Amino acid sequence: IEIISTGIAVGMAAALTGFLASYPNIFYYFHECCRAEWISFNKTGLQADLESQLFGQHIASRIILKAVTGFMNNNNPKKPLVLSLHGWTGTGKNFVSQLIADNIYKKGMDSSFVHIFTSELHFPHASQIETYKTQLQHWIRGNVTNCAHSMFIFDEMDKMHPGLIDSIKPFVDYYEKLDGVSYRKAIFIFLSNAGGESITHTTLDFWKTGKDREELALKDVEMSLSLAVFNNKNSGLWHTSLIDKNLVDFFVPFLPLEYRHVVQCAMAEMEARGLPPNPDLANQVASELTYFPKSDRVFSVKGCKTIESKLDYYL
Ligand SMILES: Nc1ncnc2c1ncn2[C@@H]1O[C@H](COP(=O)(O)OP(=O)(O)OP(=O)(O)O)[C@@H](O)[C@H]1O
Repeated sequence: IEIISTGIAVGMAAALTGFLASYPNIFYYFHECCRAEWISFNKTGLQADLESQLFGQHIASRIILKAVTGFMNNNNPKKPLVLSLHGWTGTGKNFVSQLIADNIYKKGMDSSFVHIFTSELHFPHASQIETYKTQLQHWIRGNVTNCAHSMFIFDEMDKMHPGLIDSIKPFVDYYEKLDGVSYRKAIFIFLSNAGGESITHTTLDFWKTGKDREELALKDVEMSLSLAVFNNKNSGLWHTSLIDKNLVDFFVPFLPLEYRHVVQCAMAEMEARGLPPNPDLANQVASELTYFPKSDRVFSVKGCKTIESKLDYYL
């Protein structure tokens, strides 16, 4: 019996190998790999997601759609795409990275070609900076060798050691190849709260004029953002070679969220859970949050961050 079952197993394995050799695409169909079946940019999808799911971020929405579309439609980019997203906590920086990933990789954030680093989790000890540098460079090189269309997200960039930021520089520069590897099709996304306060000041001043928030333009926040990021020794990005050499393609400001956006987040969360829309509940959840400045109570202190748990409480 043992001989027969071993024979059957060997036979099946041989048949499977033969089958995969004849129909290799079947293998790629089931197993994620660096091919168009798994990686292809959906501009319409990204546009629709940004319009319907990202609330209160008209400036970020526009820049991201243009930047990602331009890059993904260019067959011969001269450097990887580098986006630096800035803003107050809970305003959608991680969320937007997810929307980008969803519209490039079939498996979205679960794709093995999307890599997330968080300063405090992956690089916690300043004393081990040299080890982190080697590991990080090794990781980036290995993954881009495996798939040119890799995406690297660095969260809490403002808490990252400037030396470590500098170690990324060769990969995001204009080199055609480094040790035989081209990094030009990769995407790097940096997330940070640096500049969040100055973006908030500008948005508050604008709010006080009584104008429509949508009229706030990139040029209105650009100056305060760049001053806060580049001239602030605590911003992490301060005086790094990424800034000095102009290697960041787009600085993207995220505006602080107002009460009405928090209501939208609560409604979206209900929909995501398959619950019937309940504006009263959404208002109740939104009014539980804290708003600032104290005098006007305009912006949510935590953005949309605690909506999920607040909703759990009421359900
Ligand atoms: N502008 C927004 N539109 C829609 N949903 C949002 C928005 N901002 C935040 N959210 C919701 O709140 C959750 C938390 O937001 P997210 O993690 O993107 O914030 P963040 O800006 O990255 O914050 P932090 O700086 O603290 O990391 C998201 O998963 C999303 O569900």
